Amino acid sequence: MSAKDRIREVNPEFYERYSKLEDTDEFWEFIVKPLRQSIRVNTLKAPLEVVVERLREEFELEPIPWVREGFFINVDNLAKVPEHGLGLIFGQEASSMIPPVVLDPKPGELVLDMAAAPGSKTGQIAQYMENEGCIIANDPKLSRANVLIANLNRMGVLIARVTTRDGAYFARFEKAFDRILLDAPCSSVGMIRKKWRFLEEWRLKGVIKYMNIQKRLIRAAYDALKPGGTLVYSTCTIDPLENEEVVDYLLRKTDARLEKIDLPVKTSEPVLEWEGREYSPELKKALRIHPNDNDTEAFFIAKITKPEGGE
Ligand SMILES: C[S@@+](CC[C@H](N)C(=O)[O-])C[C@H]1O[C@@H](n2cnc3c(N)ncnc32)[C@H](O)[C@@H]1O
Repeated sequence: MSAKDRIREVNPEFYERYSKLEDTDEFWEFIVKPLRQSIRVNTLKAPLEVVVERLREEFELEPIPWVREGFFINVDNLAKVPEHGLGLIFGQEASSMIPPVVLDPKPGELVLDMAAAPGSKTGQIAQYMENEGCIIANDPKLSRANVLIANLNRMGVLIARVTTRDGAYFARFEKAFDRILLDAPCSSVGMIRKKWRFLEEWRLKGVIKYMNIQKRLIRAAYDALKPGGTLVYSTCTIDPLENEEVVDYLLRKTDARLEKIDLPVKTSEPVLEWEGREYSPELKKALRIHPNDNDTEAFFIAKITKPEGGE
């Protein structure tokens, strides 16, 4: 049975909705195909070249084109690799390394990671900040915040303060943060490649629930952003209501601007019309990544800036 037929059988509503985005055999195959293992080398603990040289004695590493520290690796169980336990490498999906690259944080800055657990992106942000400055790593789910703390410890992150608030809480710190990552809770279509249940459990009402949370969080993130600062909005899903709709909402409600993202990554066209809604042509600057574009998880990434002297 083809991937398309399996998907149609398991969740016909899912098939109906996303065949309006793309309906190639390749698209459906990569929605369900198991993911390649990838790692990020943690340069907070050792130089990149040293770790890569050591790993190459045992494994094949294929560089990920859009992140210097990222590699695909031929390993079945990362937990058995000593470098993993030591925090020298971190298992992180290749497309999920893009948002921190786009955020481009600098040493000494104040950064908010609004939905941070389990912390793969917080670790990457700390790496780019060279452990100088401060990251507020927030996640309201206590069990996930515990994993976040454990991961930050293992990665040797010294500049994070972990908080467990609803992300909207940070709106009160008006214009406080140099950079903010909102890697939003979402319907996780991109994660079907890891967990089949995301396909079985997908419902449109879940998409709408997430969209409302995302709009609330992106508005709060923008309030907390300094004029001249950068906000990156990302999800690992393909639904336009959780992606273009949310960013379009921010563009309509505030003076936010979108910046072009220039990375060596294949993308699909952002959606500018969906179910009778029209979105700003500015959204062409966002990255919409379908799983078949680069054989990764699906991702959506928008780089938003607040003008100097902005609201
Ligand atoms: C996509 S995951 C984040 C992944 C993380 N950034 C990483 O790279 O490891 C989304 C997170 O949002 C958190 N979350 C859910 N509701 C939230 C809210 N109201 N405010 C902030 N975070 C929330 C979830 O607990 C979940 O850990």
